[in-house]
Amino acid sequence: MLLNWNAVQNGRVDNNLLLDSLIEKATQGSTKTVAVAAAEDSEVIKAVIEASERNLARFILFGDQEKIRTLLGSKYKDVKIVHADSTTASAELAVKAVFKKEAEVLMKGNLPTNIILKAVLNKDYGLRTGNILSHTAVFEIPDINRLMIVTDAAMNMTPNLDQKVQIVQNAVSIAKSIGIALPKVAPLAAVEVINPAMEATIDAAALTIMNQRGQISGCIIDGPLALDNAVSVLAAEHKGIHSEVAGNADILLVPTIEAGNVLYKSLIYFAKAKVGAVISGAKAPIVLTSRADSSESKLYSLSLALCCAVD
Ligand SMILES: CCCC(=O)SCCNC(=O)CCNC(=O)[C@H](O)C(C)(C)COP(=O)(O)OP(=O)(O)OC[C@H]1O[C@@H](n2cnc3c(N)ncnc32)[C@H](O)[C@@H]1OP(=O)(O)O
Repeated sequence: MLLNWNAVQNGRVDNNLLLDSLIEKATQGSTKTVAVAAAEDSEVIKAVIEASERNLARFILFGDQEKIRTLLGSKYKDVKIVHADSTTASAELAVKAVFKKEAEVLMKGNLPTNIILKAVLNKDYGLRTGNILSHTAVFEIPDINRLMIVTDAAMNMTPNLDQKVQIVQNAVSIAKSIGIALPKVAPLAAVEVINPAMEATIDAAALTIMNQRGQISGCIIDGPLALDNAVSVLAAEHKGIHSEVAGNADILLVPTIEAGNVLYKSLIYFAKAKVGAVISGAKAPIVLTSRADSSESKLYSLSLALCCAVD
């Protein structure tokens, strides 16, 4: 069952089908082409087939032609495949296809994240814009009545304050594109008070003031917050923290890639969350999930990227 997109008000619906609404929204724009790097993977091909059957997008699949053909089966012999001898070559070719505007979305298949990102950052044919590129993951978590966004779990390793500002701005645009009009942002740390020995707390406080003084707009930021008081009103009240964000955060800004990656995978493996994730800030959205993520997550990520791609 698909949720009516118009029923998603401010991203706060008590419904476990929220990521499904992204699929519906993605079908509403013009049909776009997706370049998939290293498509030779069963979960990637399942997502491609599901997306094709729902008329979500067209695909150009880069990688090992024989393996891709076998995974696709005879029913999908019209899908365009471009052979590449290695994962690095398939990343380069897929990025070049987006650079040349033969595709509007890039998708990571069965290859390490750093290989595709290095091609994306290539000075000659890459997809740089001059802004920071960052990873934004949208989670549907059982028993949580809203979508939760985590950034950056996959690209920026130890972002400085300036980079965190752009990571927040990228996540805020994604939040808006999925219907969260004024996202609440919690810069996470291990504590809720400023400790000069913990850089995450200083950056969080700076981001909060920058937001209050209009240097970062389109969202409400309050931090530092620890994870419990960012997402639980009870935990926030227990510690005497009162703010619009405490307990109600939509966007969790993590201090490092390790914190983000562990949170991302904990939500999936321990909390049985569903995820859709993209890299934004580039010339085109990039579908970027873990290679071990399910075809369902890849389909949600694809839908999220299609929602963000320019018509
Ligand atoms: C969550 C599910 C999926 C996963 O589990 S993913 C697994 C974890 N992720 C990863 O392993 C990837 C982590 N990141 C990286 O490996 C690297 O940062 C990355 C993205 C490959 C870049 O590496 P390098 O090419 O060595 O980077 P570098 O620092 O030497 O910079 C080269 C040029 O690129 C630029 N750059 C790097 N990161 C950027 C960014 N985020 N946005 C915009 N520009 C960026 C950098 O400024 C530099 O530019 P220039 O050449 O000086 O003009």
